[in-house]
Amino acid sequence: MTAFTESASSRFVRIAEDGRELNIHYNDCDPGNASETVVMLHGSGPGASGWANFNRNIEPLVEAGFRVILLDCPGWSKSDSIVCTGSRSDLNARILKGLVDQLGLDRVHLLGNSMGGHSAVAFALGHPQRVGKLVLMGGGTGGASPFVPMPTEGIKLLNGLYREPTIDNLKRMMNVFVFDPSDLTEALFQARLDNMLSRRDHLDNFVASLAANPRQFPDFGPRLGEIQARTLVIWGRNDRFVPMDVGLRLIAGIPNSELHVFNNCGHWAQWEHADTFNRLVLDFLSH
Ligand SMILES: O=C(O)/C=C/C(=O)/C=C/C=C(\O)C(=O)O
Repeated sequence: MTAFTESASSRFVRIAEDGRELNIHYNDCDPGNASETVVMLHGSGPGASGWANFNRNIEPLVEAGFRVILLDCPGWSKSDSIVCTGSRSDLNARILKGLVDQLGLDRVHLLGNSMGGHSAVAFALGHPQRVGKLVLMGGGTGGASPFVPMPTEGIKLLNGLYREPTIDNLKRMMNVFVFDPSDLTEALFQARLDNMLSRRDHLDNFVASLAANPRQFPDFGPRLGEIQARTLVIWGRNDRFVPMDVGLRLIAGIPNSELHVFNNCGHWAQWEHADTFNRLVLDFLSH
């Protein structure tokens, strides 16, 4: 099977949101005969995109017969920019609903990273009949950690990078992002910096959104018991952005859930432990 590329799988869709038509970008890795679809939702870091977050995870799922869709949320990558003054998790869930409706997908599995996890939970709460299984990685509900000072050191660095998008601030953030920064290459830093600087409007609008509403990701804790979808929660024990106790809160709240913790792993389990992560997700989605 030929590997999908970002440019060959790149698509746009127009989705109505609060009186506007947003141009929303996504990548569609469709092997052509898939009976099930996984939508991957990226995190909220500057320069993030579906492709940047999940490029190590697409191929194994496609080879196993899944259609993989990577949604770029409004405010990231090639999607239109937006100032979000309410719940960003719910905004992303509305955009996801628009996308699956337009693609005619009745039911999808969701794999969300950090903000993407919060957004997957918002979608599952709003449209339970449209969700197959959930994979929540380093996110799934907002709210404070009872154990770790918040905002966490990672989120402080992330917000600082939005305000001052320099290579030094990017390296400072990425250094605590992963457990072992020696895996981060100059090429990765440069690609991420280019992504960030190509859309200054996204950076400015993220800062404006935070000023208007510092709680972009509401705490869905009290509603987690409503989620009926089977849920796999994945966390890095060394996550310095969204601490591991949030994962424990998720499995305490979601009835049909299980947790896998990677040791020696930061906020990017899907990248740092890609092979094991892919096997875990594939096994979970296939049985
Ligand atoms: O503040 C939160 O709860 C969520 C934070 C994130 O979503 C951070 C994610 C960062 C990335 O995944 C990235 O690639 O930058």
